[in-house]
Amino acid sequence: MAQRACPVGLLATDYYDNIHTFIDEASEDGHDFVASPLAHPSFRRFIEGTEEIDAMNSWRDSPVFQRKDLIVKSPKYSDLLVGVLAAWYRFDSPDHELQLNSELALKQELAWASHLGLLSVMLPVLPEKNVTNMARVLNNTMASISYTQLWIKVPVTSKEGGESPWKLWNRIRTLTEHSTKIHVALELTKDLPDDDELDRWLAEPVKALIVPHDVFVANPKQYPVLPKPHQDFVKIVMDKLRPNILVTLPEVPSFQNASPVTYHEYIRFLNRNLPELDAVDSFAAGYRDYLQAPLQPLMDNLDNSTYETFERDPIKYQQYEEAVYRALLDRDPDATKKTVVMVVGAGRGPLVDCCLRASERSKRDIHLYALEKNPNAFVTLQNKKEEEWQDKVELIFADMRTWKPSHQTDILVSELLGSFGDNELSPECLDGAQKFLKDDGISIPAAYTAYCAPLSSTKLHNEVASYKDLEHFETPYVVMFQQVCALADSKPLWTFDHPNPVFPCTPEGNPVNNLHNTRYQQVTFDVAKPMTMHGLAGYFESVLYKDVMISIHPDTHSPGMFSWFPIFFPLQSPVQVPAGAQVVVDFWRLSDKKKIWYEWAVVVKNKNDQQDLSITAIHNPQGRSYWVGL
Ligand SMILES: C[S@@+](CC[C@H](N)C(=O)[O-])C[C@H]1O[C@@H](n2cnc3c(N)ncnc32)[C@H](O)[C@@H]1O
Repeated sequence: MAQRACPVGLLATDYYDNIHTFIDEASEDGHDFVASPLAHPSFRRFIEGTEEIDAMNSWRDSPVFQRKDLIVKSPKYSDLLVGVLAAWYRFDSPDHELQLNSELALKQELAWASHLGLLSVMLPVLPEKNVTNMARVLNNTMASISYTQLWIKVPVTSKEGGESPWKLWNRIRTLTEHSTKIHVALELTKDLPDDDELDRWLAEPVKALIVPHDVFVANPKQYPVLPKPHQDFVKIVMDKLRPNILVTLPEVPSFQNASPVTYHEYIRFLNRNLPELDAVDSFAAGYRDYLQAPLQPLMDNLDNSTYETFERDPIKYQQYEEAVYRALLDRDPDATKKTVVMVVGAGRGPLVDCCLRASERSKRDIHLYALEKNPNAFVTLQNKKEEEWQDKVELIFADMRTWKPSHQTDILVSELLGSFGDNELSPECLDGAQKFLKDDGISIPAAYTAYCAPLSSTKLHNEVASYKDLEHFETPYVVMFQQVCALADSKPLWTFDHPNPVFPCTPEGNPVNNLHNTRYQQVTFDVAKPMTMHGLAGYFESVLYKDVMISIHPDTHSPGMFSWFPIFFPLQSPVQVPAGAQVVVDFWRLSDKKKIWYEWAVVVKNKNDQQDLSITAIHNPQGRSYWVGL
């Protein structure tokens, strides 16, 4: 559970003469950090013109804090401190002086925070409508800050008649080019918006969740607790985003047993009581939002640790065993013959074990072959034959596309699936292998379908952008999604069936070319809420045999199966999708003699008049950035 703990901090809402005492007390009470204003309100005197004009000019020319202007005067405790910037900044003010002074003072405060080595500062100001000048100021000021990160305080609900806070934030992040230095400090309010509106924040860089004292209510014993909807949202955010939780205290205790300790103990209680990690979550803990290049098991040879990792999946092999078991019963209902079973791409042998167990369980006699092209995995297969299988299994070292069998098989078992189904070239490999399947033979899997959904994720976008090149924006990644939000439910793109009924063959039974394995599909998604789209999520669903399935599609995910994470196809430039718009996705699977690759493009349309609102380039034309070798 330790890795799921969120730091809990206290917001100093007053201006303390001795902030160090406040921090000491907060730490003694069990808080992990304190957020405190850096500057004293007296710092405002320049801005309000109460100082001589000369003094103001000299401040503007060389901004130096005087001791009396500062709450945080030294770097002592800077590891426990989040600096809160002045609340009087008005970057959108029609008063040019105030606008200008806000910018200069922000620069001064940020420079001080950076000098102190603060990890984070919070800007408690969000203009009600016009955020454009604020964004320019942030571009200008954050450029020179190398270490300190900025949190912008954003409430979850808008003021009466005001703009949606998410829209304001979305504008700021777009205007600041999705800066990785700017994050959200999301402030809970007494009323919460609907779930869709809240879910959007799960795709945003929420570094802090502010829980003000006035959203707490008293439980029967007069301790502070959160109302149920707030509790649920806090738990989801804790689970998915692991933010810093920042509690504000009332000036006078609101309930009999409300004290700094009882507030943070309650927050920690919620944190401790997150749902237990299931098998998938525990396995995925280290992989959340971590971009991995998809495997190329055809072109490359997988290493031992890769086999070892996916072999830990209990569900995949259980489903395969069930599929082979049912196929054996159907193939030989009276248990009168010997069924030939061939595992192609046997790896280190777990599917061979599945077939042996299925044979034993069904009491059906089998003649079992195991074929593999990875010379290193083949050594493990030989060890297993020597030590366990002996004459129950015949081993073949070959590439299934070119091996010439002496006789054909009843059941062909393979697992060559990637997160998008066909992206590890299962179709191409099985085209070659199906010549050793009898005309009425059974392929396990029988089919697999690729799905996609438009996805919002600032985190994933920033991860890809950090490479600073086009190639990475035209590459799909296998990734365990965490800070993401889908704009709509996923839709199927295409299916591959095995055995493949028809394709032009050479006299040796090999495909003449690979054109039958190319695909093109256009899918349209209706989007209810305004969102920023950063890419596409990809999933697969596979029919192993009849109703025995494996799936990583969110709606049908095989419970407990962790062999595959979803796949993410990024967009080079995020696109804005207004409420009620349509996202039209064009996806291609293309091929030449040496490789296959995907191309993808997005058009956002106005649903009513079908006008184009934005269009991306076609990503990865001709497989220039990413391809899978045949
Ligand atoms: C994803 S692994 C699955 C291994 C094993 N069947 C399992 O489920 O644990 C795919 C295996 O197929 C092998 N493979 C891929 N293409 C092949 C080909 N054309 N001929 C033979 N083996 C192939 C790879 O080397 C790898 O061992």
